[in-house]
Amino acid sequence: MAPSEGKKLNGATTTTTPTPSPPTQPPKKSPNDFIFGKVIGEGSFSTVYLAKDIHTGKEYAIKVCEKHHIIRERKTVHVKREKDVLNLLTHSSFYAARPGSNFFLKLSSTFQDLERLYFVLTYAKNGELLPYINKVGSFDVECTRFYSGEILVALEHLHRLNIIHRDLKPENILLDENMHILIGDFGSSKILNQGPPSPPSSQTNNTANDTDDDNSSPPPSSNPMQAPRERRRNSFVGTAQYVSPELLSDKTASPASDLWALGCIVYQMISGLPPFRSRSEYIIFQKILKLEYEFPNGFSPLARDLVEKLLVLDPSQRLGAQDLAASPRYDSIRSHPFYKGIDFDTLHKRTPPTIY
Ligand SMILES: O=C(O)C[C@H](Cc1nc2cc(Cl)cc(Cl)c2[nH]1)c1ccc(Cl)cc1
Repeated sequence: MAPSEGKKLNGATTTTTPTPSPPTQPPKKSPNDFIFGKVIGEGSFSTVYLAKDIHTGKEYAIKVCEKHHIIRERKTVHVKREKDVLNLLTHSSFYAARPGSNFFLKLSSTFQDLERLYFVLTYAKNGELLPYINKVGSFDVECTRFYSGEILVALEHLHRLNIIHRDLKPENILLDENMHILIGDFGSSKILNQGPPSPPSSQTNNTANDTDDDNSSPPPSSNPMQAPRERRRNSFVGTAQYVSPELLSDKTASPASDLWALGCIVYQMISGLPPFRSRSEYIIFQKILKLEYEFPNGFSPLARDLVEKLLVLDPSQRLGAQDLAASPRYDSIRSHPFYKGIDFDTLHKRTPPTIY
């Protein structure tokens, strides 16, 4: 900064170099900095709008939470957790260059007004993965290998930062303008042993151990087909199909809980439906706890073998559960025959296969 000319009382001039101010945060934004457009998503206690920054013209997805609703539903812990996780994923220099860091929504800013909190997030132009799986009824094997491969690389990144998503499902896997994945909705996530690990070392197999979280009811769904607000408050609020058995039996969750969800998602990509289904959520829980599911005829045998090795009741016995203690990658999943020929570390640079 140029030294400033100062004027002494006696008329002599002096030059002083102002002490550099500490690095400051950019000024807090406000709703007036944006033009709010259409609603692009609704969660249990948030509404997501497409918005345009009036200064830059850039488009964002702004997640708006009503403060009184957060307080009444006792969700302040979840909201604070979501902000902390999004900040970790957006700013963490830890492994910033790693391929997996591309596969997450980024947090541009947060601000609040009298009634609401605002998360200014990446706008995922191609929406949720779910309609693509439903629309085609089932991905072909090539699409399943590509997209479940991107999810695996994303989970390697997330778990290396000691974060568990805990609500991974096709609704929370979004797609950017180039059809690469952007994982969002960290309101149900858990930061293990406080934040990203120190530089690479042999990591113990983390499990969530803080007690400030209510694990008993599975996480809120971001499913816009959700029941109207008044019923939401009383009924079970999560989408049950992807919840791991350990989360249901109220034991501690671990990164392997996200591997269970990956198994459910691979099954759904191939067959068009999740493995544990029922009109009743209670029945879904029973089926999960009893591992009661089956494969439709014609299910790819290699995909079946992978799913059978992920949908294991004991989290520690799931394929990959032991990998991150000794490696930054889920090597035993990467080396499964289903992924033969996939180069996981360049997926984010590849043109995704066309979903027909
Ligand atoms: O400006 C910041 O970053 C800090 C605030 C802190 C904060 N204010 C809150 C008010 C309520 Cl009612 C609930 C939560 Cl969790 C609250 N968290 C804040 C604002 C917006 C968002 Cl999205 C998150 C946190």
